Amino acid sequence: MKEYWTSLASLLGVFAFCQTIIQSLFPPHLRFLSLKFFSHFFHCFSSYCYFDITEIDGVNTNELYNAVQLYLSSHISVTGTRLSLTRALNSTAFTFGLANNDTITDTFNGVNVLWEHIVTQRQSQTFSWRPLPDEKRGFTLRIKKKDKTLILKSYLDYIMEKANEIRRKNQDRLLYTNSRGGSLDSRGHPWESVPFKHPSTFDTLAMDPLKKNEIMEDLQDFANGQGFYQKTGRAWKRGYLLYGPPGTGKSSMIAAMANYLSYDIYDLELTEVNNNSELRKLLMKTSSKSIIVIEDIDCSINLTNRKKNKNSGVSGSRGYYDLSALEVRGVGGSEEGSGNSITLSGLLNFSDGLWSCCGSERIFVFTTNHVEKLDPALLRSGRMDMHIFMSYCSFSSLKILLQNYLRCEDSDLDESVLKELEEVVDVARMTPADISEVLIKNRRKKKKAVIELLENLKVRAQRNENIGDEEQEKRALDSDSPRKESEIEDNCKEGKIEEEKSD
Ligand SMILES: Nc1ncnc2c1ncn2[C@@H]1O[C@H](COP(=O)(O)OP(=O)(O)OP(=O)(O)O)[C@@H](O)[C@H]1O
Ligand SMILES: [Mg+2]
Repeated sequence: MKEYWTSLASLLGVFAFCQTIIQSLFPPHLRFLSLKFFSHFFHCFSSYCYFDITEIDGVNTNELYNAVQLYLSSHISVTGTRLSLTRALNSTAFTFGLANNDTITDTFNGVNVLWEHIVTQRQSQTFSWRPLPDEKRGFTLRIKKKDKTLILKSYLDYIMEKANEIRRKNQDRLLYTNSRGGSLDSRGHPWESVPFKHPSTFDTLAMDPLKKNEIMEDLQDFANGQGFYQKTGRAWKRGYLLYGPPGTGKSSMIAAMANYLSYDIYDLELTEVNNNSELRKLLMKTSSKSIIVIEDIDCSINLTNRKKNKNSGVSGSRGYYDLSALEVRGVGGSEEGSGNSITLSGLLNFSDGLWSCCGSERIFVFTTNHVEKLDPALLRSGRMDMHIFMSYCSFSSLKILLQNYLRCEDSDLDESVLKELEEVVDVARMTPADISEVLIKNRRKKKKAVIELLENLKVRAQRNENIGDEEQEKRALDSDSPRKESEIEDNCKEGKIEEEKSD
């Protein structure tokens, strides 16, 4: 060991000596070249090799830089003496970092390596497609030449894996949005993020316990299913379609899914995306272990604006003839031939087609209040793996809400009250959101809350029954009267559409 340090010191001494000679002998314009030559010369004889990992690679952010920073932060928090400390906006976790030009050693599979963090001022920019940060940051990894082939790849893979693990464990999960449109930030990201702190969990979610368990198991199987997906040759992704009236918990379900699996959420606002290639870029910049959400898909995709592809005809052989023209409403997206449009086929291609394998362990969730308005292509089997109906509040859901808001168990309520609740809750067709409102209002007075809820449920149930009676009467009257020609025609059309759909 002593020998090693002596030889290193003498090598550095020689290098410093050469530097002095160069500075005194060579004119300034030749100094840089000669220094470069000598450093190259020394590197040839050095037993080390060096790898620079810069923060920005061309115009893109270097994922490896972020991973190394995170990985080292978990090491140096214990061992370092001089550290830079950061805390992201609204985040609860502190991140330790190496200060400028500081070094740290690490050991992997018995091999010692050295990391140095280098920060330099960026030279004034002449022209750039996007503004770059003022500082140029990077890590330099030093490994002995003889160990390079032995560990380099596995070490870097290990760092990436560890960094992801640390990110999930330490960092608050993130909610990303593309609300900035297609523009990129200074680090080349099209997504903006905020810490995701939604408190909804599967425990607080009011829905049928059996259905809930089924979804939880499905999610767990998916998260643990790397081997299965590899073996069966399927892309490691899963799609859920959540549908149901407003206020039945679709968004709460997404939050619960993210909290359950510790995944980030990408909230994709389709109206902010101008075309398919922008959509592809956005989706390519999503990370694994994430949920990509498109809320109210029926409002994002303009189903009324279908154009028929004349070339392929109605029964186009690949079946996506009509999807190519489903355009996105909003910014410049609805004009025919404007070029500024994204298509449902573009979207499905990413969630379903060849592009779906770019990135793994991702869940797609689409939500809608009007499942009947969706294109059959989206509902076709195999597209969305699970269709989940979020329904009005049932008795079992009601019990969960009573527990959530009032800490009220079955045993805390009179049997007669429980029975009454059970009798009216289904007929009342109140959403969990409506019921939550009533309970929150009186959350300090349990009894009052339950009584008021029961009254509300009874009023709604009565109203629904009246409406039901009226409708029945109307139908009876209609059936007595002769069918009008136009009505018959409408029914025929409906039949035709059904036929087309089944094709
Ligand atoms: N199933 C549920 N379990 C628990 N709370 C619920 C449920 N459904 C709704 N809520 C409550 O109602 C509020 C609104 O619910 P949420 O936003 O999840 O409904 P949604 O189905 O997404 O509605 P929309 O279709 O309007 O987007 C939530 O903040 C939550 O407190
Ligand atoms: Mg919602």
